[in-house]
Amino acid sequence: MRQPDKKKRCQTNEQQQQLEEPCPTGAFLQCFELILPWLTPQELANVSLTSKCLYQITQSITLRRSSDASRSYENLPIPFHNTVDNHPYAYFIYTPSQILPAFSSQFQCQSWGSSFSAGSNSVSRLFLEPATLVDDSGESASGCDCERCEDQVGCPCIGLEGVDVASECGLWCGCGLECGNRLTQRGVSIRMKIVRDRRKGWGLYADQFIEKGQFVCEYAGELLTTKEATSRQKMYDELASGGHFSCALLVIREHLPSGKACMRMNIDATRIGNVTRFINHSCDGGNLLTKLVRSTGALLPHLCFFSSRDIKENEELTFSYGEIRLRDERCGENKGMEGEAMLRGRCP
Ligand SMILES: C[S@@+](CC[C@H](N)C(=O)[O-])C[C@H]1O[C@@H](n2cnc3c(N)ncnc32)[C@H](O)[C@@H]1O
Repeated sequence: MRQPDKKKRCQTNEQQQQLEEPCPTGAFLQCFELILPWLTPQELANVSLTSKCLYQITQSITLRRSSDASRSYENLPIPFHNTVDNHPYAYFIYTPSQILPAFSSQFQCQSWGSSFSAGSNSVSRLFLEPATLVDDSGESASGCDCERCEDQVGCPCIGLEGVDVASECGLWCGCGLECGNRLTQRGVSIRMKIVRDRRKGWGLYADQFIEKGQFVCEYAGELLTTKEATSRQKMYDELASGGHFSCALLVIREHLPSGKACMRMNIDATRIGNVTRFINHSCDGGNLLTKLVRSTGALLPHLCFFSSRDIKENEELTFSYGEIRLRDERCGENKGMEGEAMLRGRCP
């Protein structure tokens, strides 16, 4: 039988010793609990090898991460479920609403899985409204002063822009977040889960029955200029050619009422996004539809998902990515919703 060489034996003893060191308590433990949640999965895995105690702490962080992808930014936890391989969760930076690049550069990392942070991430969604319209005098466009915005006749913020773009009360309206005409501003109010599939990777699933027409979630991520989106797409294409990379860069074109011009929005949820970044493509249109929703006074609309039919509990939530380059590979023939929304597939 081969004997391990002396050097190897020494290293093994040293590692053994580290693994058996007593666990820190009190302030030390608190320090670890505060610092470790900032680490990436790879960094966390490296730390977990250094001592038995750190292994235990990293395990509990992993458990907390997999129990809520939203890091308490949403009203309900959105857990990961994986029975096909050993990925406990997907790593990305969470934002409950779209953000401008000026803010996204501040998000280099985010604490996730701390035992101290539960619930403390709840932020006012109104606060996240990125850019507002101003009138000729440079003042912010004013909102409504309704007593009951649900009243379809009375509130000027309802249905301002016809059927293509829905409108809601905005930052300068007198009503609060509980107003019935702020449906998409309160975040996730439907139970969902993120389930791993061997072929598609992660996917978003309903964890309750969803009635036709219900608001599901906003597509949140970084708002990019077309130049930046084109450059990122090129980078994602290169990364994807190496395999095992999925991007979530969505391009939306809003046709202006004149029909002569169109506004293009690029939302990238690849690095910073919310749970909608897990919605997979469906060749038959899926069970979700997209709608642009603009708050009164806001410059840019938000892209929101609504259920296009009744959805059963445990059903996967999908929509048509539209004009995707891998359409032929996934769907056979062209069944995309040409030009309405485009989410590049595996960025080939
Ligand atoms: C926005 S992400 C969706 C979440 C992704 N499955 C993940 O694991 O992060 C888009 C990527 O998911 C995969 N995908 C989406 N729909 C698919 C489908 N119908 N079949 C296979 N893969 C799909 C592709 O890799 C695509 O680039």
